[in-house]
Amino acid sequence: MSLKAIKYENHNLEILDQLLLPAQSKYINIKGVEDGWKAINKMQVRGAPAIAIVGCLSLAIEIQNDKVESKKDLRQDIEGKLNYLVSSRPTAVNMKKAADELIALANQLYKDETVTIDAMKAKFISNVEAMLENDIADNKAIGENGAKEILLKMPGDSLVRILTHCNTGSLATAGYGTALGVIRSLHAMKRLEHVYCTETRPYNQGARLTAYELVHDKIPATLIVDSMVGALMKQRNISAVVVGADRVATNGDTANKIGTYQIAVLAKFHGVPFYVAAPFTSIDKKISSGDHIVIEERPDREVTHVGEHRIAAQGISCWNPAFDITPASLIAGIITEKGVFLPQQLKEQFN
Ligand SMILES: CSC[C@@H](O)[C@@H](O)C(=O)COP(=O)(O)O
Repeated sequence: MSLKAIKYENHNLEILDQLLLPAQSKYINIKGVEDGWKAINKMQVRGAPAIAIVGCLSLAIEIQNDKVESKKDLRQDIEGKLNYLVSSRPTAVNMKKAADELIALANQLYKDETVTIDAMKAKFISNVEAMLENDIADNKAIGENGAKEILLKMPGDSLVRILTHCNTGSLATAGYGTALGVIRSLHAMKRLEHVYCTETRPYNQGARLTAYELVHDKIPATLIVDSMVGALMKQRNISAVVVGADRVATNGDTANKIGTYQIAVLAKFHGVPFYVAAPFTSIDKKISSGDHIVIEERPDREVTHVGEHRIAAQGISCWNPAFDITPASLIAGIITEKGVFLPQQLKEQFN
């Protein structure tokens, strides 16, 4: 059985609290936008697609129970709350894109006089609910496209060794995952020899979440700390690196978990192809390069502590950017649900 980070049934939303994993599997109930905002901001749910889905579902729940009496108030409510949800974490584009699309939908339903307030609510909610299924379908296509691309470059039936960073699996999406989806597909095709996952300091998404998913799915895997990537590439003949994305600019520059950039530099040095796996919902067609991406900075405590345990000397100051930008020139391909693109081919997808 695959892991489910988001459970949504009969207008009831529960998320697996990722702050407690892997020690505890506990679901928490999200009753509305305020709960959604807090869960995203505290990183009880994280990963670009999952952030958008949980944010939008938290609003769908609120609208289901909302007593607003006019379409005008409903439209205003939707816009205000979506913009509030976007402010929960700034780097991943998925929530912002979903908000823009849903605001446009609300405007259109508001203007259409044949649509009643109940029909407006129902249409809005069903659009949000579709995000869950669409995301899983997209991830499966990404998995297949990515596996084929990587295998194209391998001789005969040889097996591959993949390195990944952060968590891009079922816990970061509606299910299956993006970069971890590619790994799942390679494993299903019996072409994966081994996967290496980084610990992903400071929040340890790799050690806590990716390792948990890999063990759960019985995929052959080894955990390394972030500073071992150079040694790994030198000694263990890595076939490809596959990571996810929080925002991809139209020139292919990619924001992803802090540490991604240094892995891409090392991959270039060692001649290992470096891939970004991401759905089109993670591509920001409004920005031409990574220079326009806002990088979230998180509290010092994530650096000074592991869980409740302080590891850093008292009094030291910290810098804790949650993401970095990998320049397009270091990326061999962007694996999407629509195919694999060279970074320079992305722009034409939006013409
Ligand atoms: C499919 S998840 C893609 C990205 O969101 C992922 O690689 C990542 O960087 C997650 O960062 P996080 O800070 O855990 O939300």
